[in-house]
Amino acid sequence: MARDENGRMLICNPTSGSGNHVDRVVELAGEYGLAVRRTEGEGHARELAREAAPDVDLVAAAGGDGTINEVVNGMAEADALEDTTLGVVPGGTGNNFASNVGIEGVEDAFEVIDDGERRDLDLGVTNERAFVNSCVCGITAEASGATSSEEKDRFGILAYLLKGIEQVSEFDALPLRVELGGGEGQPVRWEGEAMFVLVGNCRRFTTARRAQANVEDGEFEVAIIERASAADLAGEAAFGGLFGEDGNDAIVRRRAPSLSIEHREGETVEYSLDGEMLAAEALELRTHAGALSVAVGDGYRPDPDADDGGLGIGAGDAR
Ligand SMILES: Nc1ncnc2c1ncn2[C@@H]1O[C@H](COP(=O)(O)OP(=O)(O)OP(=O)(O)O)[C@@H](O)[C@H]1O
Repeated sequence: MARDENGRMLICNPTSGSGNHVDRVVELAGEYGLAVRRTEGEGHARELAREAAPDVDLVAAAGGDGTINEVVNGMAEADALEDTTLGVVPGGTGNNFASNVGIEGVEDAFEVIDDGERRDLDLGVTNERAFVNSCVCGITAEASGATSSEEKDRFGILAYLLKGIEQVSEFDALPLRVELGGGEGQPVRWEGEAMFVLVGNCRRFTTARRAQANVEDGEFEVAIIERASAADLAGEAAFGGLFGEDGNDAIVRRRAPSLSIEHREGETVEYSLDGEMLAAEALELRTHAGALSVAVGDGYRPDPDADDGGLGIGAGDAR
């Protein structure tokens, strides 16, 4: 198929969230001229994106963060990131990435796909897979599976951490070596017993409902949660203390464009990349600055900490 500069494709996960977004999404896709493909199971969104991305101008993902993750991986595998924009239609439970890029709902998503601003956002890359929002080390597949939609909706990725702590009476911390590097100066090495290592690309780890990180700075926001007793961390109030504004001794926060995480005794550790599980003994992570073109909503602010809201007028990196 020849490349169609105006071609737009929508990949819809009919099982994301409660699934009640699907009819409206398909209807709007028809109105806006997007061809629709429905996923049939794990890995299918990735496959569809890989096939479609080289031939179209935009690939939209309708679903939750897991669907977006698969679509982006498919685009990357097709080597199509330079020429193809990602559109985001929120249809999942948490829709963390969608809200971080200013998409306010299904109707808004199609308007943004049609003529919203295009920004070049950082992409997180690991050994074998890319991620848009976060990579979390220490969440088990069991904890991920046992987390309810309601909990995910309320706490986002932190819901998995709460569940992980709930599931064990005395949580076994992981003997890890974390090396942060890639920036100016010497790499920083941390060794110890960690319960979780949280690596945010488009999201940071606070209790705020909206927890967007600067995703155009070429850096991750890294939080290492050091060993603490399960009793100290259990419950929402303790979590508020841990991730709240006042900081906490059990948490080490750093920014870095790249890092490695390794189990000191060579055991396999489970990771959650945008909510999708991956197991590895050692993981290398780095940001690909500005590698992912995304159609963003009016409410998107590149720098959430800037006084002007980070409008970045004249920044010249929109496309
Ligand atoms: N047709 C299908 N049937 C069953 N599972 C599917 C299907 N298509 C995709 N999946 C699975 O859906 C998962 C992705 O779900 P997604 O993250 O989009 O929704 P969610 O979990 O409801 O939302 P969120 O991530 O926002 O909490 C992937 O693990 C994928 O394997």
